[in-house]
Formats: sequence, structure tokens, C-alpha cells
Amino acid sequence: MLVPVNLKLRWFAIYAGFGLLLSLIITAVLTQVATRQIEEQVGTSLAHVAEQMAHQLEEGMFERLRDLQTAAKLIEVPETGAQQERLEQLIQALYSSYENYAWLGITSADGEVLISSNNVLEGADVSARPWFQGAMQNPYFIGDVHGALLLESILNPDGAEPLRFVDVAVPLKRPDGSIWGVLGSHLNWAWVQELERVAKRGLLDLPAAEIIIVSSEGQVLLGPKVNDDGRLQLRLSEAVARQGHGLQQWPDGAEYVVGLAVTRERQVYKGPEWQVWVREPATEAFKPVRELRWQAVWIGLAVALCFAGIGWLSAGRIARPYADISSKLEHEVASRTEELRRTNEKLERLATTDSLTGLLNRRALIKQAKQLRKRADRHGQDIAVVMIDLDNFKKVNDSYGHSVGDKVLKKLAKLAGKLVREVDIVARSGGEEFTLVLDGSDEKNAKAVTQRLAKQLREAEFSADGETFTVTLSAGVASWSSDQEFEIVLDKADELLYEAKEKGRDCVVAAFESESNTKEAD
Ligand SMILES: Nc1nc2c(ncn2[C@@H]2O[C@H](COP(=O)(O)OP(=O)(O)OP(=O)(O)O)[C@@H](O)[C@H]2O)c(=O)[nH]1
Repeated sequence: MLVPVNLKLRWFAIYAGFGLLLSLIITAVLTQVATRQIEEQVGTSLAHVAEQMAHQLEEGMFERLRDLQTAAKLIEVPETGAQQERLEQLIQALYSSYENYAWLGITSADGEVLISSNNVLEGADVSARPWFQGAMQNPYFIGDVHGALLLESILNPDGAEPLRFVDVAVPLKRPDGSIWGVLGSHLNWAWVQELERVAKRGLLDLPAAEIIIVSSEGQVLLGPKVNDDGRLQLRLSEAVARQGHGLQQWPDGAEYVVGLAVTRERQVYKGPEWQVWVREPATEAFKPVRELRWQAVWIGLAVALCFAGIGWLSAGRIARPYADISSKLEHEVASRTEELRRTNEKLERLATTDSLTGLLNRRALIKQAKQLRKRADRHGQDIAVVMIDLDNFKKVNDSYGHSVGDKVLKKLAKLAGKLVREVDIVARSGGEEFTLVLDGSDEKNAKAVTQRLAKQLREAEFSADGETFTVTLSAGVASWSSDQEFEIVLDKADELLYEAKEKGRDCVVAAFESESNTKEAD
């Protein structure tokens, strides 16, 4: 048995759908896992670089502070020209020891610059500068990044990129602990840019990564411009707040994978609290995920096609039993339906026909006679009804047996069936009673037909128990007018039959010649 194409196609579609679904699930899971892994890996690297950078910033400032604190211990109030000269040499030596000192100087307690690197600003009043005031009131001062005020024109005569400094300053004390001056320094911000260059070497795998340093006031000190006012204010994402790295939305709406570190306080040193951000655009960071997703989609499609192929090939084997069953079922249903139709026909026949003669029974006679009446009315035709009864039939039964009597009944049925036309009705309306309904016949015609039937019966010879015998019939013929109920006409024909019996049997009496009619006429 061949598997229908329809069934194969369904099987193909089921397998393809299943393969596709499986691939989609695998792709979704793979993508999610890869996204998480990349977010974790990239985030951890960025956080590591941020930590390094923050550490180096702290180190850098702490070393400068230590330089100044060490030098401060060697510095006494210059009272002689020789002491003055020695201090100038000390400042110059300190200045030369570190390339990112933009300026170093010693002030008096009232803020006058006494000695300075390259004699810059000597004699100037710096008493209003925060670094001077900070060092006069605290063990040390480390300030946030600021632009140059007094030094800009001296140190940056070309007016290139404005200079920015970080200030470090310590008080100068006499042996009794009283403050007589301040040792201050301006660190060139270029120092941090150098740190950034070094840190970026650790980000070679992430070329789009950027480093951003934000001051404790939210001012961007280093990195790309994020806002017109140069400030960065972010609501930390849950991941970044918890672990210092993860996905973070930027004020422009773009998403970045970031690492965040904050410069920390040390035991002997408290510097500014700077945030060090290292960020990589999420679109760049997750590029490998997108590539992986496409690969997974293609592989998934291939898998789905393979599944579909297997489905197509196996459809024959798997679906054949179902197809066989289905065909057997169809066959079974068809034969059962035919059987049922035949049984119904049989039941209908049994309900409408007489089993002995095959003629219509009384119930069917009444139904069909009424239909005939309607048809005849439409064509304006007469109908005649004939009631026939075998004469002395009881004797036949009694003399030759019931089966012989049956043969007589069948014979009469056969003769009557042959004699009338197809449109006419022949029925066995009772035990040995028959009814004819003759379409298009008046009483005369009907009587003639009945007489022919009586003659044929009379001439028929029956044999039983080595004897032969004949049978006669009596009949009543009545016309059926359209306003009459059929049952009334039957009664009328029955009366006429009775009259025929009365007349001595083997006789046909029609209504027009009936004695009762004649009497009524009289
Ligand atoms: N063999 C046979 N006899 C039947 C059948 N139906 C009815 N009969 C018999 O028909 C006979 C009818 O008898 P009656 O009604 O006395 O009438 P009759 O002997 O024909 O006499 P009249 O009608 O007066 O001429 C009875 O003996 C019934 O048993 C049948 O199907 N087969």
C-alpha cells in the first residue's frame, strides 16, 4: 500500500517543525549563555584595567606626597644666604627627579613664594590658593584636578591645550612643631595621560574600549566628552553596583560593558575619590555572540532540513501501517454503509410488502393510493378501486392444506400483476383479499379488467393430492372521485364485493349496476 503524499508531507512538516524548534531553543540557550559569558569575561577584564589604573593613580599621588614629606623634613627656615642657596638646590633637585612636576615651591607662612623651581612665581602671593590653605591647616593637601591660573602664561606660552594640575602640598615646621611655611607642588595632568596609554596596552583585545576618569564632583577628568557640561552622572546598574562590572546604560542611551574602580583611601594618605571607568560598547563586545547566533541559525536550518529529510524518508515506513489501517477502515466503512443501505431497503420492503405474494400490503396500499390520487387530480383522470376476494377459499385450505392455498394466493397475485399497467396498484389488503387501484379507469373499464382477471383465474388449474381443482373470485368495483377519502371507497368496493358474493360468487359487481344503487335510484 502506497503512503499518500498528503501524509508524507505532514510527516515532513512535523519533522521540519520539530527540527526548527529544537534549533531555535538551542540557539536561544547558546546565545544567552555566550552573552553572559562574554559580559562576565569582558567586564572582568575591564574592571581589572580600571583597578590597575586606580591603583597607579593612588600610587602616583602617594609617591609625590612621600617625596614632599621627606623633603619637608630636610627643610629648615633659611636664615643665611648659604641656607637659601642649599634650599634652592634641593627644590631644583626634587623638581628634576620627576618629569611630571610642573612646579615646586616653598612659601612663607603668609603665602609668599620664597623659593621655586626655575624661580617661577618667586615673590608671588599664593595665600588664597587652596593647596596653600590646605597645607597650613592639615598634615598634607592633595587637591582635585584644576586648571592653571598663575602658571598658565608662564608654563604654556604657546597657549596649546590648557594645562591641568593636581596639587600636593605639605606644611613646613620648626623643630618645636610650629608651621613656618608650605612646600607645594603642581603635578602635570599629562602624568595621568601617560598612565592611560600604559593601561590601554592591557586592552589590546578590546580596541573600542575607552578609559574615563571622573572626579568626586562628577567632572570628567579624562576620556571622551560625555556631556556638554563635561559632567558624568550615572545611576549604576545593579551588576556594576554589586560587582564593579557588567552592563551599564550611558546618558546617551547606548549600552556598554564596563569595569569601575574608585581610588581608595590608604592608611597614611587620603587623596581625591576618583572613579575610573573602562567601557566597551555592547555592540562591539557582543559581536562574537551575533556571529555565533548566525552560525547557530544556519546550523539549525541545516539540522531542521536533515530532520525533515529523515521525516520524508521514514514517512513511508512509519505511516504505512496507518495508511493500511486507514484504507481498511475506509473499505470497512464503505461496506458497512452498503450493508446498512441494503438492510434499510429490506426493512422498507418488509414494511411495505406482503412476504407471500410480494405485493404491497394494506399500509403501503393506502399510502400509494393517496399519491396516485394527487397525480390523477393534476391530470383530471378517473380512478377505479376493485376489491377482490377468493371464493370458498377456506375449502381449498381445508381440502388441500395451507401451502396449496398459498399457491393459489400467489397465482392470483401474479395474474393481477401481469394484467394491470405499471401505474396501477395491486395490493394484498387482507388474508385472501386483493385490491386494485386502476389509474385512468372508470367503473366499466375496471370491471372489464377484473373480469379478465377472473377468467384467467378460473381457467388456471391447480393440482393437489392427485386431484385438480379450479378457483374463482368475486369482486366489487367502485369509482373514486377526488373529493372522497380512500377508506370510504374501499368500504364501498367491499360492499359491492359482498353483493357479488351474495349473487352466488364468481361474479364482478360494479357500482353503476349495483342493486343498492338501483334501489337508491328507484
Ligand atoms: N393458505 C392461506 N390461507 C389463508 C391465508 N390468509 C387467509 N387464509 C384463509 O382464507 C380463508 C378465508 O375464509 P373465509 O373468510 O371463511 O371465506 P371463504 O371460505 O373464502 O368464503 P367466501 O369468502 O364467503 O367465499 C380462511 O380459511 C383463512 O384461513 C393465507 O395467507 N394463506
